[in-house]
Amino acid sequence: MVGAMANNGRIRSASPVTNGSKDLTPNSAPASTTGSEYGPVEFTRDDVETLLNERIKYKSKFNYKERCENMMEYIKRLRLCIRWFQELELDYAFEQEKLKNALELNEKHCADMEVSLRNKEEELNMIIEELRKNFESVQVQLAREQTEKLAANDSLGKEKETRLAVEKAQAGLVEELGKTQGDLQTANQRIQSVNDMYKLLQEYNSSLQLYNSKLQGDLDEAHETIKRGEKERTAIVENIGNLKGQFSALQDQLAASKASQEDIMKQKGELVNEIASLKVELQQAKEDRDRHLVEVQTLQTEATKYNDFKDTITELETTCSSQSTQIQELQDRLVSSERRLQVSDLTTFEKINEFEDQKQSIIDLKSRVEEAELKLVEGEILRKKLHNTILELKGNIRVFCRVRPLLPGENNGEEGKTISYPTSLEALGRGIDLMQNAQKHSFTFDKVFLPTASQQDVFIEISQLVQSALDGYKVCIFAYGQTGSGKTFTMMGRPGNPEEKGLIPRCLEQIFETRQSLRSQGWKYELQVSMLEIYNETIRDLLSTNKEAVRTDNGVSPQKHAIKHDASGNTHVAELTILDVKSSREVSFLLDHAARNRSVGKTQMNEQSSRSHFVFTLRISGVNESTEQQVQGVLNLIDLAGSERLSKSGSTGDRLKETQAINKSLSSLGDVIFALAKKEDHVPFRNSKLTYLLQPCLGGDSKTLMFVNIAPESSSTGESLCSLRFAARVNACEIGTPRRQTNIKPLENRLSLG
Ligand SMILES: Nc1ncnc2c1ncn2[C@@H]1O[C@H](COP(=O)(O)OP(=O)(O)OP(=O)(O)O)[C@@H](O)[C@H]1O
Repeated sequence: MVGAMANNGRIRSASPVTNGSKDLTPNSAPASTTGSEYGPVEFTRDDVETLLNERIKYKSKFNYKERCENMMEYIKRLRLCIRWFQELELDYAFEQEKLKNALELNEKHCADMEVSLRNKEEELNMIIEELRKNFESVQVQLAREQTEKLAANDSLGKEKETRLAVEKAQAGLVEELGKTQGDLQTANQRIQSVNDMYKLLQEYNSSLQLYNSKLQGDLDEAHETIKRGEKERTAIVENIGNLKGQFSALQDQLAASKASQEDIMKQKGELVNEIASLKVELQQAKEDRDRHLVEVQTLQTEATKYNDFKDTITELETTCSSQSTQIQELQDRLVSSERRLQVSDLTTFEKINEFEDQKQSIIDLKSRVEEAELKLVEGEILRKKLHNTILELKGNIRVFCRVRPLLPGENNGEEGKTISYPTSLEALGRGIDLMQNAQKHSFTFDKVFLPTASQQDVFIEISQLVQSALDGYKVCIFAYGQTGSGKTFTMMGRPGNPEEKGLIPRCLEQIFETRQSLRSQGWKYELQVSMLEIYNETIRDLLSTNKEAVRTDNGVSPQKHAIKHDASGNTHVAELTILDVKSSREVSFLLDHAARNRSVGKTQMNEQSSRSHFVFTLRISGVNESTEQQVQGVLNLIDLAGSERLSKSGSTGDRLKETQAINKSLSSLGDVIFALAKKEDHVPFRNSKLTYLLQPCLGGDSKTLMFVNIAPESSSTGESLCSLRFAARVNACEIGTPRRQTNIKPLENRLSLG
């Protein structure tokens, strides 16, 4: 309200009446009057301010009546003002309502307007868009038309040039025509002159003819005269001569006339010819003229037409030029496409050729692979044959000697001459010389390994035998030698050092590798392992999980592992654990297990002396699915107990008993070998568990290799000599022909040593 007042300066009632603020002062207004009595009043801001700030002054402070009246008057005025305010407020509310309605209406109108404006805007936008598009298309068209115009201008220019050229040509033709017309006139003149000449000649000819006819007449007259003269001759003898002279003169004159007539005739012929040729020329010139005239007319007609159809021609030329451009482009594209096609044809052709070549080479390669496979199979068969022949030629029992290096604290005698190796050609790598009491003992074996030989060097030499086991042979490799000479090192190696792996782990690695590689040739192998020891003439199962069964207090297994040989030469050991193996790692694990179960003891010669014969047996059963071949091989790897003499071993008690048992079985081994070599009727296989167990291997059915291990120190010379002598006797033996076992038998029935 105050804002409204402030804005308006004055506050108005709905129906303004008189007055000013002065009328409303308490003094000017009657005491009993009310607002309604005063009628509608109008207040200004100042009035209201004055009314509100009014301080009533009293004559007497205690004239309450007066005070009361004044107060009443003041209150009345205040009421009046308040009512006015209320009315004004009502007015304002009404006005406000009206304004609100108007505002709403306006807002609605505005919203409608806004909507319609938006619609209009959209429409306009669309129109603008369309116009833009139109503008763009017009621009494009304009550009196109400008291009066309340019092209038309170009073509017009060209046309002008052409026209100029044509006009030039026309001018040239007109000139030529003028020339021709000049020529024609000249020709006409010449014709005229020739005609005149011809007339003259004709006249001359006619005159000549006249003259000739006259001469003829003269001649006739002369003849008549002659006749008359002859008639008169007789009469006129004296005039005859004259007449004869006259006659001859007349004759000469006639001849000359005739000659001139001929010349004239000749000239006439020439002239006739010339006239004829001139006529032809004239005709030609006429024809040329006519032709040129026709050409000129045609050109003039064409020029007229050309002018008439210039626009059409322009258009047509434009189209034509664009089409020719398109044609040119198309031709270019066609040419390039053709080129590409040619290139691709060439490439395709080359590729086809290449493909054919490759196909052919694949076929060739396939046939070569097939041939190679066939050759491989044949080669494999041949290899086996040759290998076995070689082994047979070498003898069934072969002996390798291995001298171990000196161990710390050992010596090789004075000047190191206890053991030496001959360097002669025939003994190189095969001979060994042992000095004892200044006496040299020389031995030759299939191979002598020097102390420097590594485990791998040794294994390479026996790997062929391992292959034989896979080929279905019984193979037996054993290490013989005194205690501490390196038998266990050779067979088992030193644990924890891969470089020093012994023959047994290396053999197994080779077998597993070969098994894998032979798969491609259709071979499938099953492998079974057993490990036992012969301790004090008792067989002990080293793979048994029952510890009690392996080791008892007195070292004797409670189980009786009875040995049996069947008719096929297979050995069965009762109650022996035989395990299927799939990898060399599995076998290593089993070897460790067996090594822990072995009977070892301390001797004077070895801290960890093997007090038993260790027999590792691998049964190999192979089937070839493609050739349906079946093989059963056996690989026996034996670490014999030390062969030292009792005195040397320093054994007493149990050790003595062990040594005695060892020696007994080893001497039995010797006995068997020598009996076989001598082909004795009785071979004492049963004299020891070892020989009885190895009977099929020693009995000529298998391939046997003996390692004789030698300790190099001088103190072992005696033992070494014994070992070498034993080995030399074995090496001299021939104990039969190895036989390959290829018959098919179920694997579970072959739980034996071979
Ligand atoms: N070629 C060699 N190279 C290095 N050390 C060897 C070699 N041969 C044997 N030895 C070592 O000589 C020692 C005796 O070897 P090993 O135990 O193999 O003899 P052994 O013939 O098996 O004896 P025993 O019959 O008493 O069991 C071992 O310490 C072994 O490591």
